[in-house]
Amino acid sequence: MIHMEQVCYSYQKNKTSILNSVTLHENEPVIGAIWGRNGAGKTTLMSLLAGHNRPDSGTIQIMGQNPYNNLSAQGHLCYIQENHPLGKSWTMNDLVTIGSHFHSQWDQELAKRLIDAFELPSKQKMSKFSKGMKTAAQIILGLCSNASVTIMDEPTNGLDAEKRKLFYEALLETYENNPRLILISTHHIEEVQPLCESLIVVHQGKVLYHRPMEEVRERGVLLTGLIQDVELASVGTNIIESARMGTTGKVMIDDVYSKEWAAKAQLHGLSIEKATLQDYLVNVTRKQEEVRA
Ligand SMILES: Nc1ncnc2c1ncn2[C@@H]1O[C@H](COP(=O)(O)OP(=O)(O)OP(=O)(O)O)[C@@H](O)[C@H]1O
Repeated sequence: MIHMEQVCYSYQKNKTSILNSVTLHENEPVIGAIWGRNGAGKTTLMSLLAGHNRPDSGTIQIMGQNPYNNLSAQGHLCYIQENHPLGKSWTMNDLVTIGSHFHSQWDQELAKRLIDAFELPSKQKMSKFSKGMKTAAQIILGLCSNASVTIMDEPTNGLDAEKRKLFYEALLETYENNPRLILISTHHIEEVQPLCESLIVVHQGKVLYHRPMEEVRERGVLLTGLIQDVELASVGTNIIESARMGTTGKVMIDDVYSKEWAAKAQLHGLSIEKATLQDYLVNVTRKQEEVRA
């Protein structure tokens, strides 16, 4: 479905590469999350996949075709940028007409239901929409396109909790009806992770991870207790965060949170918790920086 092979990209000629030899393959229909800290290169990666930019070197294929300047490849794609440039005078009615014109598998019934659910007026100009309403309009375009490869850059930006829930429900519904590749970049990884089968972590212009979500969501062991007990229990492990306060120590270990860890913590008189995925990923990327420094 998507193939990126050793792609390098810089916004200006002879300037430092923003993406450095990125290789990424996704052959199965999945919902995948793209996570990375600010400035990591997520948007750059997505815009290259969508054919909006041309790589300086390396190759990109979407459904077997180079997406750059290629109408045939664009027919398989729907790329929803953050702050998608929706026409100033467009209404939701126009968006639906344009969406159905560009996307051969357009889901008109879902579009109607989502316009109602997101409480969007059909005839009002979108330039008068609030931020959340514009985001909802973009979501409708992305989900109803039914494109074989749908890429959405921070699609929940500006949505309140209820509307985010609506989006997640609609995402699952449309994916179950028509499994395809849907990539979503997000800073709300805790919310999105239950829906995703795959996780791509972008860090400093590279794909640091591309793994099944189920493998990653189980990682991150937090131990707290007396410093010497914490140190004893964590000998030989990969510590990705540590903190001390008085005689108390706390570490996060890059390992699977398991029954074995629970038993070990009890043996050493320590308390144990599963780290949140967000904290785990922040620490994994920080640790990567320390290794490189
Ligand atoms: N149009 C541009 N011209 C020059 N540099 C750019 C441009 N767009 C992005 N960059 C730079 O490329 C790097 C990666 O930016 P990018 O927007 O891809 O990151 P991101 O992971 O999407 O970040 P965020 O989470 O903050 O949206 C940053 O250093 C940014 O300054």
